[in-house]
Amino acid sequence: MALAFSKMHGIGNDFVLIDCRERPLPLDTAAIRRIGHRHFGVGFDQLLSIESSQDADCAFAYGVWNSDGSRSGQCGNGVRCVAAWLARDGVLGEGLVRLMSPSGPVRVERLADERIRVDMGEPRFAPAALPFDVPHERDPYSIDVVGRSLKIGAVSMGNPHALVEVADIDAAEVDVLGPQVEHAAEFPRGCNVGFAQVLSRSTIALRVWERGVGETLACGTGACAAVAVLHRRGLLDDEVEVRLPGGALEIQWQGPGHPLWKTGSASFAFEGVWHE
Ligand SMILES: N[C@H](CCC[C@H](N)C(=O)O)C(=O)O
Repeated sequence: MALAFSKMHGIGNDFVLIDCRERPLPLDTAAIRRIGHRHFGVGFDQLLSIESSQDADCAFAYGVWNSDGSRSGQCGNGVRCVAAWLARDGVLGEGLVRLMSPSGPVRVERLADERIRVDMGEPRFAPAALPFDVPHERDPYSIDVVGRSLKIGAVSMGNPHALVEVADIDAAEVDVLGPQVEHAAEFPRGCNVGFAQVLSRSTIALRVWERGVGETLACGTGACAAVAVLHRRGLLDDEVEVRLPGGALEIQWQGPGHPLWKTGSASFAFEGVWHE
């Protein structure tokens, strides 16, 4: 089989995109893992399928797989790359365009400066939305990891996120705490784990241990999740710059009852053909 793909990234969070508008993704979990391998394959954080939409209100749909082959309900950096890919193909349309993600519709818009603006929907704090097995919603939660009681925030952006506030982003124990929280019993489907340092009311630094991948250079839904948790704690204004190792994203959120908007770049790296 020869499978054409596009290699893209959103501030260093990298993706393989496959055009599945005419036929379903011809890959099983093992094949996805082979393509995602950094040495034996192409390598990616996520694989994204571009699909025709079954929903009359959505122009297209997309699917999301992590490099370990697991599926996700959302990919914030990835949807910007899907939008840029469709725009390059001349089929995105002008203004706000609805795309169907695995966790429901989002709206995208290509700006004059080529960045992509996305309506990521409303953050959902109810534990069942993640899912997060705790008796009731609260903030912060305390979970036991490596014999310690860790305070976290929890929110869904269509995929599950835990958020740990830190005083020094460079000293955050991402590699130790990330996998422990990702695989904690309270998260039956795992979760992404963000580590955030509040720098001002309009700036945070963030690192993310991604479910099914490990630490990535950026995580779009992670940036949304961090702002949602910290804004609800009263620590942030409505417009925030999120500084990740791979670059910065702009997040706008007016609080509960409002959609959360994310703006950032989408970059093409190369086109290729996978043979197996
Ligand atoms: N690892 C995530 C999916 C990708 C999220 C990230 N790459 C983004 O930009 O939102 C999960 O399993 O929920």
